[in-house]
Amino acid sequence: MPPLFSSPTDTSVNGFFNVFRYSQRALGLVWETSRWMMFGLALCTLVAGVLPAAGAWVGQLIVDGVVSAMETYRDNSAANLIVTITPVLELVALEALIIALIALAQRGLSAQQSLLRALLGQKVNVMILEKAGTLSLSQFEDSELYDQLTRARREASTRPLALVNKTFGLLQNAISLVSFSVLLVQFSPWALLILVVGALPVFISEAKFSGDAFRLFRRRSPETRMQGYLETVLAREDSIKEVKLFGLEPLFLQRYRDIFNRLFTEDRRLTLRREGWGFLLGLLGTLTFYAAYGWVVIETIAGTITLGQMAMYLMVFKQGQSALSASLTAISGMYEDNLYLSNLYEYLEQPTQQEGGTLKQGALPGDGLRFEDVSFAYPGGKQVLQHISLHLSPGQSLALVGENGSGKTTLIKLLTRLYNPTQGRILLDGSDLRDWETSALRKRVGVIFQDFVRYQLPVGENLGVGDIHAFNDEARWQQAAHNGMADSFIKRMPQGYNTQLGRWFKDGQELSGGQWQKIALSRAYMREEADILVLDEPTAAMDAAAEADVFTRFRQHSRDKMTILISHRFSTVRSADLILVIDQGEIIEHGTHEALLAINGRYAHLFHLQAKGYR
Ligand SMILES: Nc1ncnc2c1ncn2[C@@H]1O[C@H](COP(=O)(O)OP(=O)(O)OP(=O)(O)O)[C@@H](O)[C@H]1O
Repeated sequence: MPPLFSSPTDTSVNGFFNVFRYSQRALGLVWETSRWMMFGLALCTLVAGVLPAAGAWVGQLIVDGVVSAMETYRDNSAANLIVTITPVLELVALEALIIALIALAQRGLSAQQSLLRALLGQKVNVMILEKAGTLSLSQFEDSELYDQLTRARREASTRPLALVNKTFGLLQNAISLVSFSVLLVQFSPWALLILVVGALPVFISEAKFSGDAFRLFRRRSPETRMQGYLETVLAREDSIKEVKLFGLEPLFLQRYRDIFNRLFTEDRRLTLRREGWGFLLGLLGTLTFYAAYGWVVIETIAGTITLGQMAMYLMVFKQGQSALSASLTAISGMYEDNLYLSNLYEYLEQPTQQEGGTLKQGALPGDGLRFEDVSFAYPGGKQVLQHISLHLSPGQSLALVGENGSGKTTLIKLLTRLYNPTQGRILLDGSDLRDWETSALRKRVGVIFQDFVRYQLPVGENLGVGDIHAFNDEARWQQAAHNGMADSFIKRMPQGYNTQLGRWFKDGQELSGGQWQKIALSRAYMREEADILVLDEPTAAMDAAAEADVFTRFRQHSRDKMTILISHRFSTVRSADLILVIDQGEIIEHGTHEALLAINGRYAHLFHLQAKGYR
């Protein structure tokens, strides 16, 4: 059995208290979000905390006032009725005022809470997304971090407010409790002790089960993510085509159900245990209340206290008991919220990798690109690139050829500094990429990856993303679309450059694979300042005429630039100044098309194989 009090990292009783360290940060968040509402919450809390005891006290005065008025009236029927009952009626009015004020304070609390919920949810979501923007690609590919991000997004945006609400709720109940205690101690200090002892067991069981619930949530987040993934596959237009044709619905749906059933079994067990123990231990509280009830009744009959005092003590005991158990439940709830927040802050405090240096210009401008004995392995993976050396000068074109998985795209990821080499170095204009300022480096490079993004945005913006400084610049869109050969079909679309693309939003138009590729190509042309252009299989979905056109234009536009082309089509590769044949991460042949044919190696073999296919 897990220890009673434990945080994910600390299993001692200390860990239980340690876990409250995030309460302060949650309060800080609310403070930053809205100071006025924080003050408002504090004020309403104070009012809602103090007034119930005042109400109980006035209640006692009313009962005693009624009893004494009845006696006066019985003893002296000639007494002035108005004079006798006016003080009691005044007390009734005061009680009504107190109740109205409590209602006002509670409304104030709930209004501010719901406004804060929206503001705080937005703030935390923005924090999560901003952090996501600073993570490196390899951090994104780390499934543990991804789990943390998903958990944070799913839960943590509501938790800070929950924590703050509970903190204020606790404060309110604590104030009520103190004021009730002041009244109750006058009856007997023992009554106070009975009150506390009756509520403790429920609290301990709640705290234990909150910890269990959190550990369960944390442990199974991979399964929850799988569930989310299956939902996406089964209900998104980009996968539904294949799911339908292969008849995958029953299979995936069954898997989805199985995961749910497994999770639900655990949930049910925990819920039943939590509620069962809650009920049993709660009985203890009921028992103590009725014991105290009996005691107060006996004291009243014995004449030690008045009828009004009896009514007050019973009310105070009852309300004190519920305030105490609400406080203890709030504490164990805060413990649970803190555990969830610990996940949020663990994510937010992920170290971001050093984002490069400060160079805006290389030590040898015009030197071009050099790979010096570069090797690379993905985190936790085997070596993917080995001892790669190459030099590309401005105006030169390079083509990479190799089997699937040989490491071509990886080489581009290194060149764009999405990853750093594990060995060796890459130089641009004589300076290590790691010393370049990231934005200066990225400005120099225009890339389209095979898996470019099909943004569900208007056509123009789909081009504009290529250069955020010209995101809305229609003249630049048109120029880029012209270079990327997308202008002719864009002009035919219903709203031209403002036509929504994709099927997610109203009036969205879907494009063909080749048309999307032309959009991606045009996007690369948006980067006017880039002098390194990289095309990773840019024409795989295009027809032969379009492909030939693309390369004619590509050569025209990149005359003084460095170009890197990855392609499985030798017709597009053959004109490159330098062709590298990569096999299992190593360069096995290099040279021009003619030179490579002359050595009659792997390149020549693959070239002839493809040529034969066309004959
Ligand atoms: N993000 C990643 N994490 C771990 N391994 C990866 C990752 N991406 C690729 N790999 C592995 O690195 C190797 C090289 O992949 P890469 O994508 O560079 O090949 P490629 O030559 O571009 O292939 P293709 O012609 O199919 O596009 C493969 O064995 C692949 O499994």
